[in-house]
Amino acid sequence: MALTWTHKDRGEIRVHENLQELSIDLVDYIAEISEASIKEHGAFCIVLSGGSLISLMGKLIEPPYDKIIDWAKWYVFWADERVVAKSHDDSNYKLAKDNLLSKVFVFPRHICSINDTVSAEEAAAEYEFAIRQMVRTRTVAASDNSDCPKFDLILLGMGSDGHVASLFPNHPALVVKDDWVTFLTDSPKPPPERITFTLPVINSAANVVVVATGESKANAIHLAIDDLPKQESSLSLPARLVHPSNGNLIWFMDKPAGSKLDKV
Ligand SMILES: O=C1O[C@H](COP(=O)(O)O)[C@@H](O)[C@H](O)[C@H]1O
Repeated sequence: MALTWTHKDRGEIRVHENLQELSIDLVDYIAEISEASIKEHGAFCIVLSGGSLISLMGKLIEPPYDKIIDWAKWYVFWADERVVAKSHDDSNYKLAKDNLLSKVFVFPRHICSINDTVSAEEAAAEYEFAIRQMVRTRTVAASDNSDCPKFDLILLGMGSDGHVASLFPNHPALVVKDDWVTFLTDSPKPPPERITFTLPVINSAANVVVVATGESKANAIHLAIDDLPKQESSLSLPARLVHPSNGNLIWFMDKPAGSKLDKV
């Protein structure tokens, strides 16, 4: 059984016995937010990440989820993307397409991916423009308290350095406030060219989930969640800056990733 508690300002924390249990809890949660969002405004705007997250979502293509989810109402976005061809193994789009989107009934026109034929800077600008259009037509909700979209659910992975989306420790992209999407040409983790949602967009979502598994993430999880001495800068740990201003934050992890949490 998962160990679950709510931290006074870091959201809800769920430490699972194993990956199987985590994966079931994660897809149950996605199905629940999908249903609630569709009931509330007729669509589900979900933001994916790359990495290990996608395999943990694998049960979505199995019964009962494949049948109970109203896939035709899904609109799919990415929190970050590597600026490579969509057929490239580094592409977050390809990862989601091969393992999830090609196996369910999401309309291709509801999938909002980047233009992979232009520079990182142009891809970021085009992606932001496309999302602005969708906010204008109210496919994506607008935030009540910021000039940002309010996605129904943003799913983030976390690297062992504490990066989320393509927001890396001490990188200038972390402090971008005026753009929804920014770009990098010097990502510390390859490939170097990427686009990413900025923190204001992540923190304007209705629901944000951070998923982390494995012992290599235990220290970053501790630094992201536990109470720390004031002098420790959160710029060195992007995951600590995930703090939805008017939404829910849930951390899904397995035991090894949660092993350094004060409470564990
Ligand atoms: O490079 C990236 O890494 C993170 C974390 O990946 P993981 O395999 O350690 O879970 C991922 O969330 C992000 O989307 C991706 O571009």
